[in-house]
Amino acid sequence: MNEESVLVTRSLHKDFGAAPALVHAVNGVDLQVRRGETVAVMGPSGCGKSTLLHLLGGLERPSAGAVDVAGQPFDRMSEKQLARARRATVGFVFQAFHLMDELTAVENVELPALVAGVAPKTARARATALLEQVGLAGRATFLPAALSGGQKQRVGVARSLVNEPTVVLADEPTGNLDTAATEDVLRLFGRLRDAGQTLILVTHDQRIGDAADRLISMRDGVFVGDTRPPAGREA
Ligand SMILES: Nc1ncnc2c1ncn2[C@@H]1O[C@H](COP(=O)(O)OP(=O)(O)OP(=O)(O)O)[C@@H](O)[C@H]1O
Repeated sequence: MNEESVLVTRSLHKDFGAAPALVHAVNGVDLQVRRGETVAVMGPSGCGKSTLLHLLGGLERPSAGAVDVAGQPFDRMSEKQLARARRATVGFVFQAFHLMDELTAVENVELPALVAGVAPKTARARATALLEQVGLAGRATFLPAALSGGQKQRVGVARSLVNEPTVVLADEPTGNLDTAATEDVLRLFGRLRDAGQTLILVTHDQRIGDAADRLISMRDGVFVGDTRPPAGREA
């Protein structure tokens, strides 16, 4: 593994189904992501973006090939080891937020820390600080139903950070948001990037692609482009 790389895949494959309906959703992906890089992954519907993200985050197992995150071999771990490694190294942001409806904003943010065994007081302090960072200090005790879409996503981003992950993986993070809320969330990702957070963003939003350090284009399960846009920060 390259010393600077915090995420590496080798010849990664994921198949679904069986012949004659076999789908090669991810069909041989070699990727190295450096610490602090913001990577956007774009491509047409069904090209394998979400599947790739799930493989990178250990939510799905590859059919073949390797995934290393922070030096941890996700593809070779037991379920128990993988769950622990995932909690410690990866934060997820979802298009549909995936917040727990019956928990307040701060309870949603602290939950992954509690699951990871962090003491309740510490977890609450971290969650409170993160809500402040995403501009929602005044909404800590609100239930998701009382938050706007953009606010929900900012809670989702705060939650993704609570275990200080090596990498944040976001699947269409602005896909459910209106223009103003999209701007808010884009600004938030910009701040995370400036703070040195490694980010991988699957998106249809060209603005996210343009703002990334690196833009990967996917088609039919493979990378067909991997560029650093001129506007992107030099790594
Ligand atoms: N659980 C599954 N079972 C069977 N086929 C699947 C499964 N998940 C994904 N696929 C197939 O794998 C391919 C890639 O799907 P994936 O969701 O990764 O694409 P995507 O690029 O994220 O699409 P979109 O932009 O529409 O979200 C598609 O052909 C899809 O139908």
